[in-house]
Amino acid sequence: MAKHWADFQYEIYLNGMTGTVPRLPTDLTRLEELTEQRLGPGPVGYVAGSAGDGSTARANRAALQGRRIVPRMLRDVQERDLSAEVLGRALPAPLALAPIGVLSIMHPEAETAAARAAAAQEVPFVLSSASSTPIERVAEAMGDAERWFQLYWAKDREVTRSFLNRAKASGFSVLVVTLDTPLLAWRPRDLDQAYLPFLHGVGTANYFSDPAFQAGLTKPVHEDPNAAVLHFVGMFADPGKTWPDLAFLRENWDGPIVLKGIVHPDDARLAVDAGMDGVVVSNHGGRQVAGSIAAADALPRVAEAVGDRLTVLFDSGVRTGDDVFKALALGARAVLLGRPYVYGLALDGQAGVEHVIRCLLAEFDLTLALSGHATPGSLGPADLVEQSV
Ligand SMILES: Cc1cc2nc3c(=O)[nH]c(=O)nc-3n(C[C@H](O)[C@H](O)[C@H](O)COP(=O)(O)O)c2cc1C
Ligand SMILES: O=C(O)C(=O)c1ccccc1
Repeated sequence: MAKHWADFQYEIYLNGMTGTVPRLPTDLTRLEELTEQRLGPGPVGYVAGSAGDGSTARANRAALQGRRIVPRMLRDVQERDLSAEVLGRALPAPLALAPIGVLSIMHPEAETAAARAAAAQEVPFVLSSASSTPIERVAEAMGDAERWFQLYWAKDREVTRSFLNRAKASGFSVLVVTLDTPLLAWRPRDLDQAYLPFLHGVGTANYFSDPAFQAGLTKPVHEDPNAAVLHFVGMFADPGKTWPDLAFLRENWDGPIVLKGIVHPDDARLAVDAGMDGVVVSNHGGRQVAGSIAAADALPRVAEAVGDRLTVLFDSGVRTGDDVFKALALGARAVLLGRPYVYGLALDGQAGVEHVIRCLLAEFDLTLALSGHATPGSLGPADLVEQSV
């Protein structure tokens, strides 16, 4: 049975009859400012900050806002079904939570709370390699709910192999390989605070708990944590990797593999050649290449280049239900939600993340209906016009 996401709207009004209003705003674009007031400058700068002067993050928003929906009338939108088949999985909506590292700087329950929220709402949770909670503990918190694993592809092959095995053993079904972060970009908000969570041993849980990682240390982590941090910094990413290296991942992962951070159509074609199953069109929320193409501008070109050969997912700048509509109309099969869920977590733990998911999907459901669509499958470029804002 299709989930009725828009019922959340009615539920909120009904609660109002007993004087209850939502604990967090229902306009999700307001969450960033509230989080800025709540968290310390280090953590909030880390989440809200971007590369360079922040222009790429702004461009992500502008590219979505510059496309406007052209609603159609009298098309029977009474019974709607938001479900989507994504990478062979039947999802109740075209949405997953994006991989976000170091969530313990946002809330003490960190990834566990976010993963529980995703499970409760039946939205896949993509766990970051750089999580503050180990793979196995996140899996325990999720029961048999849909979970995907994001790989930061380490220099050390054995660590990568071990991560893949741990993720498989813990029931993670899809591998999301992030390619746009072989180095951390110039991020002034973090630099000005001299704030990098990993140097304080936050976001290293999967590494410090890993036998292959531990094998590279001369002393156990607890005896020499600084040496462990330095070892992590040296092997965390590998700027020397090239396309043929993907064969190693293909050999060591049985399920779907998705490359995250693709914005050039030729790279999407190379992903097809490498036997990949999907791409995430993303510029990492504007946190990596300052001045890069906005993710929503890259999306139609990538979608056109790959046709049906790859599953195209999208993130970077999604804040509202109409953003989800626009991303799907531009060629995405589903979207990943980034910062807004982290703000929900920071402000109200698991309940905050559930609030964010429910608001986003209720608004998307209503946008779909009011624009004349009963399913996401009927969206296409003809539902949008380009218009400067
Ligand atoms: C605080 C923070 C940490 C992130 N950590 C990761 C990560 O560990 N792995 C990854 O692939 N992407 C990471 N991302 C990028 C997100 O997966 C996603 O691409 C981005 O948040 C989308 O942009 P938006 O949040 O502006 O919508 C991170 C983003 C933020 C804001
Ligand atoms: O901060 C990020 O954007 C990010 O992707 C990251 C990089 C290294 C570790 C954790 C997250």
